[in-house]
This record gives sequence, structure tokens and C-alpha cells, in this order.
Amino acid sequence: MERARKPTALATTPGLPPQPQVTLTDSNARLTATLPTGESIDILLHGATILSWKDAAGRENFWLSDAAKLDGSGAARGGIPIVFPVFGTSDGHGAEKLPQHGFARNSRWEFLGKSTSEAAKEGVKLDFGLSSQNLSDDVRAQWPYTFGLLYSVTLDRGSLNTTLVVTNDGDVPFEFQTLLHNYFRVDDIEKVTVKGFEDAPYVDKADQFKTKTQAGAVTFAGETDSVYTPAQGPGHPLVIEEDGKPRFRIVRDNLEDAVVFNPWVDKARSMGDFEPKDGWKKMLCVEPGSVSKWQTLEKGDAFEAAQTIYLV
Ligand SMILES: O=P(O)(O)OC[C@H]1O[C@@H](O)[C@H](O)[C@@H](O)[C@@H]1O
Repeated sequence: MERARKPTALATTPGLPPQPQVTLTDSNARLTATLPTGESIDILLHGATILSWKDAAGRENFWLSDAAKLDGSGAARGGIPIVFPVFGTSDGHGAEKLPQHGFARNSRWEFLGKSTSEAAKEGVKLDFGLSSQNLSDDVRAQWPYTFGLLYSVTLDRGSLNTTLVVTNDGDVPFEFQTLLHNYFRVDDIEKVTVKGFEDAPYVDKADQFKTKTQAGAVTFAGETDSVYTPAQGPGHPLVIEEDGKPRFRIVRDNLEDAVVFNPWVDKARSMGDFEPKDGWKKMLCVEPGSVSKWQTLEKGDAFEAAQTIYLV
């Protein structure tokens, strides 16, 4: 029988390859980008926090807490929160009044637009901005500098790049630290190793901030909170392996340090927004940053740093 309302074929433009789709949702609070090949990312404008990164088969690469604050009432626990202008709590440097890890992860950013990724023509680049003008009076009082942040997120077929540019748009120099707080999803933390820190000095925050030297690959058997500064410099890749198989390769640009963090049983229990409570088994933070020292930015100067995470 002939159907009264046949579905009509979707219009296509001959010769134009399929384009990445970018959609704003949740009253413009959230944004999804999907490549024609199926890879996708989900970004919350609060914090410009990448919440999800899936490969073409739909496999999730990031861990996100079931209790993550996604309504702007706090920083999201999971994905990639951006740490700026202070890592942890500051003991000076003009940042002592700020909350832990600064205000960037807990401020509403602007979506500045999308463009095609130059590196791989099939990808998409999304730009986000945060400047002193976007901050509340309270936050400006905590850190009274005139700055601009440009955060570019590039999704390509097998990789994700996040690039941060900090500019000093004011008249006086300021100091800052920054870090990309990646929460990776893993199947079983006890089968995970991280390579690339061999012989690196580190500060063990889980053991009274003692300075130590890494022997061999990093493995996990308890609370881990270590700030590494590998001597080989940022170009030296970090590789997360599971069951002996490489899963993620992280290449840093202008980020000297990398923090490795897993809260394990007790700390996860103490974190109100960490759910499920045994979620520490399924996550691992490897966080490229510039945190062991302070960057000084003179009037009119810019600092640029990036990471690229490759699926392997
Ligand atoms: O609970 P927060 O502020 O998101 O921080 C989580 C962790 O972030 C890590 O980067 C720090 O090294 C840890 O000390 C900290 O516990």
C-alpha cells in the first residue's frame, strides 16, 4: 500500500563533504560537537569544562562523577576542568584569596565560535573565552588583574587538543599557574601504568609533600597525588597503559609539570561530589600543567600552552 506521508530524503549538497555538527543545548549552557565519523565531545560553558569525549565507536574516554555539579553551582568533577590562576591553594603571588585551583573552572565562559581544524581537515575547533570583564565583583576582588583567556578545543579523529592562551591586558604584571585537570576513564586502576615519568623528580602531596624520584613506571596501590617535573621537558610524551596496552598518549606543549592523582578509598569518600564512592577504581587524573613555578606575565604579553591526547 502506498504511504500517505513518505519520509523525504535529507537534502545534500553535491560535492560538499559531511561537516562536523555543533549543537548548543540546555539553554545554551552546554555544547556538543560530533564529527561525521562519529567522534564527539560535550562541553559545559561553566568552566569551559569538557565533560565527555567519545571515540567513533561511542567509547567514553573521560570519567565524570555521577554527582558532578553541572548547573553552575560549582566546578564539575570530571572531564577536563581548567585550573587557573592558582594550582591548589596559594601562599602568595597575588592569588592567596582565591579558592582551590582558582576561578576558571567555576566561571561561565563565552563560546566564541567554531572553525575547521587546520591540522586535520576532518576535525573541528571550538573557541571559548574568559576575561576579567566576565568575572563577578567578588572574584575580581580576589584577583584584581586584567587578563584574557582563550581556550581552543580541537577534536580530530583520533585526538583531542586543548590550547590555552593567557594574555595580560592590564597595566601591571601578574603571576599565575595553570593546569589541564584530565580525568581519564579506565577499566581498573590497579591494572594501569603511566610511562614517561621514569627518573623524574616529584613532590608527593600524599606523603607530606616529600620530594622523591620516580623509579620505573607509575602504578597504583593507594592514594596518589604527585607533581612531576620530568627532566626531558614537555615534548616527552606520557603514556597511560591498561593491562600492558597503551590507551592514551599525552603530548604537552609549554607545560613543564604533570600531576598524577587518584583519591583511592578515603579521599573519594570525603569528596561530596564524588560518586559512586568506588569510582576511584575507574578513573585516573594525569594533568599537564605549569604549577611547580609561577609564570610571570608582563603588560601586553601572552603565554600559550597546550596538550594533545592521542588514542592509541
Ligand atoms: O577537589 P579538587 O579541588 O577538584 O582537587 C582535586 C585534586 O586535584 C589535584 O590536581 C590535586 O593535586 C589534589 O591535591 C586535589 O585533591
